Amino acid sequence: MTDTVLLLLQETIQLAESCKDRGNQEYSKQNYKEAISSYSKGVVAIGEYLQQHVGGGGGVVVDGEKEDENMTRLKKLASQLYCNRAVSWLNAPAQLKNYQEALDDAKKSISFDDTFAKAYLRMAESLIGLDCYKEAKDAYLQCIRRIAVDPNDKTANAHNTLLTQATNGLNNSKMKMFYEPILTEKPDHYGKIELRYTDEIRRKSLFARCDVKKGDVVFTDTDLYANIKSPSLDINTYQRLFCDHCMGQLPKVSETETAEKVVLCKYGCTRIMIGSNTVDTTKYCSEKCRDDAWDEYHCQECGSMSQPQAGELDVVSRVHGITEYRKMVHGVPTEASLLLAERIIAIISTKLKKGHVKNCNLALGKLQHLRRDPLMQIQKSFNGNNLEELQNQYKPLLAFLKQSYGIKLTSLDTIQYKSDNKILIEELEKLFSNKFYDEILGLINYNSISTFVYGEETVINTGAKNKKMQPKLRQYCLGSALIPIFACLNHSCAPNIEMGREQRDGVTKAIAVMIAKQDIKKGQELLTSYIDESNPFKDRQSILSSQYGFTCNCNKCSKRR
Ligand SMILES: C[S@@+](CC[C@H](N)C(=O)[O-])C[C@H]1O[C@@H](n2cnc3c(N)ncnc32)[C@H](O)[C@@H]1O
Repeated sequence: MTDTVLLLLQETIQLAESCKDRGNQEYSKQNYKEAISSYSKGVVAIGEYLQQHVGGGGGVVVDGEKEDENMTRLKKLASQLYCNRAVSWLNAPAQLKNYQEALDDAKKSISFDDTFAKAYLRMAESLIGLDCYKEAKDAYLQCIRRIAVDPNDKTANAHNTLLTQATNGLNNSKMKMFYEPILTEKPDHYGKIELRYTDEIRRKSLFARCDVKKGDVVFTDTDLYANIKSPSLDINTYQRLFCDHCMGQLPKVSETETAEKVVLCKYGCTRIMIGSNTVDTTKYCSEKCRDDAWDEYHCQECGSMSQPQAGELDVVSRVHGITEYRKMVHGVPTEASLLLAERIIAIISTKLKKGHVKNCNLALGKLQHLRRDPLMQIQKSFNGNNLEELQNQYKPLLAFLKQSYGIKLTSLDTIQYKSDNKILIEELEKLFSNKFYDEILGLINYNSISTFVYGEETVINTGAKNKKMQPKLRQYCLGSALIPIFACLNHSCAPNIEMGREQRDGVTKAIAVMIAKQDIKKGQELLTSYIDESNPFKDRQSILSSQYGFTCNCNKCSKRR
């Protein structure tokens, strides 16, 4: 390299440095257009130098060491300039934002320095913007790998910030890979919402994809994993029957055509609720509900003693773990969330048995990504049962379920498997473990909704001697349900969306219709209230922390109102 070329190289470095500094200043003032223009000047200067003296084969080496040092600096600078321009495209306001330009810049940045972790972060963020979630996931992973092996000269703080951003981004891309197909499949239901992973405390949350006016429907969620306490529990009070599958209302008991409108289990089974002494026929609102229920879980729950028919699932048919358990074990749970846990176990075991899925996790379907932290480990009491009691209740259920899979049982603790399918055995082991059950309880605790109906209750007013019995409206818990997208909503004590009243005050069909309580801007987080938000600050904090495991920092709570 001649002295002139070396001088030119050093001048180029100086120019590029000053373009970078100026760009950074403009960027920090959110003047993205100016920042982009400044970074562009820098990359143009470097490009021209390389074109003339390296790409064109120009330089003659006079001082190898100096050239290496300067060239390394030049390449690093080029990488930083492209990376900074990428983040400017990403953060610019809508009219300037350009994910494709950002992606191209991030790739160029990497081509100059493939150890630069931040460039992979920008590449991943651009890919998220372009809806390429799988590619984004790979880029986040590359970024994390680079942070780990090559922390460069970053301060511990900068290093940690980058790691947090990349980890959150990785979770975001994984989550989007799962949820985006669900949301885009039903634009009439979910067209106004998007899901994003925020941070490790709030995790995922729903956001508005467009402006929404007060009173408008924000989204509708129809999928349901539910179990009702008993189809006709307290029938005299409700004057209603409910479909055992979709929780929809069946005709009033007094209506003459009731019998024709109610579809019974094909095998005429009964649901046994030992706790409340109820023995009741399983009822559905339609043949579709009956058949769907059978395919998904009822083949495992059905208590009918009739002979199996052609085409029925082998083994599972007529050895109904849950029913056997209900009949034989004293003190089975009747609490709504434990019944829902039973149903989910039945759904998973049916899918595994039929070979529809490879493992328990996949069998959870749309519930897979919901918060599933173990419950018994962190909460000493769960709905009035202590941990030991609950585990003792679960043990026999597992034993009966194992039996229904042809797993030979010598005692409650010693088991022998008959099946040759190793993977199935492993998954059944997992499914029938206390740990998995605990996670299902967590899933229900953190994400389910109780469905209520109003019914008349006769109460005696003891206040005055001559007062007679007076009927009073009371709210009854019909059962528990998991509604997958609805369960992604985070809480605020000053919520901006709420469930449509017709679903809350009387179940017509188990479907969540979420309505805007106020005008909502595109990009705003959608928040509902998990509790009665009119409660005093301290009571709200206490319920949220003991039941949902978080401290609310919403606007209302931060003012301790
Ligand atoms: C129904 S889930 C909501 C979706 C949840 N963010 C997720 O990623 O699965 C309820 C859980 O979300 C979290 N959460 C909801 N609202 C929150 C808030 N305002 N602050 C912190 N965490 C919250 C808590 O962990 C809570 O148990």
